[in-house]
Amino acid sequence: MNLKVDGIQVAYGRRQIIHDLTLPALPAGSLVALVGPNGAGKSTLLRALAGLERMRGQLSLGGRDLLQLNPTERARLLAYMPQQLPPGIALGVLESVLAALRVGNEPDVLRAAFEALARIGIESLAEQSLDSLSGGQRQLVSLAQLIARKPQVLLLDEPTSALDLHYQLRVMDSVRELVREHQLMALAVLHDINLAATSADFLVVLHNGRLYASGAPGDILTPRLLADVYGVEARVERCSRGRLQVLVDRALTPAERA
Ligand SMILES: Nc1ncnc2c1ncn2[C@@H]1O[C@H](COP(=O)(O)OP(=O)(O)OP(=O)(O)O)[C@@H](O)[C@H]1O
Repeated sequence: MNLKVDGIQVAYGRRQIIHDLTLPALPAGSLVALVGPNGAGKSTLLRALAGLERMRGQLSLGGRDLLQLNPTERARLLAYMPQQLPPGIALGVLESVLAALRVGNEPDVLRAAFEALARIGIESLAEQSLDSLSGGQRQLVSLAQLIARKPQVLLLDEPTSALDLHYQLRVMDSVRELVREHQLMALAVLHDINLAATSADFLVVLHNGRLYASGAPGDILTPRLLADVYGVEARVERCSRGRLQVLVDRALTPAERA
């Protein structure tokens, strides 16, 4: 089931943020990293796809026009994880994942909630209260809530921003496994270009609200792209295990960027 994003435009008032954006069809079973500098429009795009910002253009999943669906139907197919969990929720971790499944305590629902916690390695937190968790732990719970629902498309806004090195990799591995196993799709905003390069099947690079490049990380990541998009002098190399590695040497001066 391909996700098609065609001619998308999003504006805040009169200010156009996403300019006529068309992406190549994003296939089921893939993890796509949405990358680009601050202010490029990544969160705006994700929120628009989730139905949280008004947009123009076409959006379809497996040939089904998503813009014709009501918000509940759309949210069942496309689930969105914001950058931060709303603060101060006095709910247990397992309860919160169950609540995300929007049903009671039946055994299979309980199993789905536990499986989601176990998939990202936080089943030991199940009995804790959400408001007793650290920022990173709350981010993990937020992801477990989404994983438990197994929507066709997971829209993840910086899902690893509060995580330590172990969980950054674990989360991205878990999401990749999940989308492959169930033929779902994940579109994740990531700032860490190395994490994006090693974990994603495809990169979508946004710059000034426009598509700069898209494709497999090994095909599109070049020093030229990193200079143009991020304003850094960098090398793209492969480590001894064959993994792509971006090595940033320095920030370009304003004159060099002009
Ligand atoms: N609610 C809003 N109202 C008006 N302008 C907004 C709003 N949200 C974002 N913007 C503007 O839209 C542009 C794109 O912001 P967005 O948050 O989508 O970028 P981003 O690529 O996700 O950036 P970052 O990496 O810094 O999170 C920015 O110039 C921002 O100021």
